[in-house]
Amino acid sequence: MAAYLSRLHHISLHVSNVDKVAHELVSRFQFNVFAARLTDRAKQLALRRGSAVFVVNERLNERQSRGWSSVRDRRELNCLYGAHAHYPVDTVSNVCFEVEDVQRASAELRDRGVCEFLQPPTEVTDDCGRVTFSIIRSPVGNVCHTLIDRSRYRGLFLPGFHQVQTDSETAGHSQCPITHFDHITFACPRSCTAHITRWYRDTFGFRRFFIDRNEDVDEGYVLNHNGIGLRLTAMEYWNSSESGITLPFKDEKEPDCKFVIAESLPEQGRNQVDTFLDQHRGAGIQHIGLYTEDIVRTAHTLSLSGVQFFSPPPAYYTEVGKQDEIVAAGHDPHTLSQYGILLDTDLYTDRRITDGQRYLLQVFTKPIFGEDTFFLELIERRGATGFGEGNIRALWRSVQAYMEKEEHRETERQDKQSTPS
Ligand SMILES: O=C(O)C(=O)Cc1ccc(O)cc1
Ligand SMILES: [Fe+2]
Repeated sequence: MAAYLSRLHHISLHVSNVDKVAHELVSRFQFNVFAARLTDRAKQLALRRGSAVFVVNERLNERQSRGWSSVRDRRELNCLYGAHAHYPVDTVSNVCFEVEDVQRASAELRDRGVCEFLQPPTEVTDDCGRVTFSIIRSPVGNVCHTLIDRSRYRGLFLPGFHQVQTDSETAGHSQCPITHFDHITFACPRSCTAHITRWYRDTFGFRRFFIDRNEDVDEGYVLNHNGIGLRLTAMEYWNSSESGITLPFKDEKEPDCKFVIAESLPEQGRNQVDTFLDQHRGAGIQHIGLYTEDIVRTAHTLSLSGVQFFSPPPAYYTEVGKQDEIVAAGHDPHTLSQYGILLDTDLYTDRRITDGQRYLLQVFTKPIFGEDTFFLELIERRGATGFGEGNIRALWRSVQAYMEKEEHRETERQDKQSTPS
């Protein structure tokens, strides 16, 4: 039996400069720091926007730390609730789920032999109660999952963290209505998808869902022409009550967690998934979709605070079909073009805007870290549950153009350095 998950609790980032990344999430993405943990060996900040919680972790090196002696100290002082392994570049690596009973879930997974444990069930307590957690490795690169039971904890976040007064200057919900994590997308090498989907099915009970009506159960959604070489496979998790996350649009429900696997296909040449795999030094979390109730207002707020978005070619907004689609959905092509927002009807349910009002809007940020790896996405769903083919193509092209420009810049920089003056 698969381990029963209650809900996604938080997502962890492991970075070389926690203050820099937290500042970016606060000043640009309007997250609020609400809890912190500082020890000799680690600095951990918890940030929130709606129910989307990031924990940003930095392991302090020996120079920064004030000295520790025993092995016991060393274990205790690492990033609590995260895996201890050092990673060479900034990375988003832990998706933490709440479970009802960590001991039982861990024992079941161990008995079935499908999981490698990075941390056996461990109890942490403070004045507000106790939590139990364990950590398992995912088959996706450096990704791991903390399973946590906080039902016996009354504190604000997790034991070991203290409350941080929230900065009231950040924009309120009305300017930046991000409510939760919509989906998490993995970048994976060739031929890994089947193994990953099987693992998530057997371990947690994730189920496949189809991005496109014509998608093959085994092949996934394959885009393999006109320069795009991509296999997308999506899976979703509903907890057993099937209550899901309530969306504002027509009281529709969304699953408790959605993963998308992006696998690069070789025929069309080197692409953005390959770039991620190179620069990230392996498979991992490529982007996270943040759900917003109003993408235009959110993109406006974030762009004023300095967030940069990918834009499709200007022709995207003037193509007759696309322009009609945007106007029919009640949006203004010029406004969407200001922020690079893409609009697509839900091809899988195939209910056109005019009769079903089913569409989705997406916009993608430039990479967040020093490398061309992880980025964020804003997504507003108007009844559409999947991902639009048009948006995927437009995103692919704009990321591809950006990466080619970056690589060209890097070659020029290297050429200049090697030319004697
Ligand atoms: O469209 C989305 O939001 C996805 O998550 C699908 C996707 C995944 C990876 C890419 O490099 C491009 C598109
Ligand atoms: Fe996405």
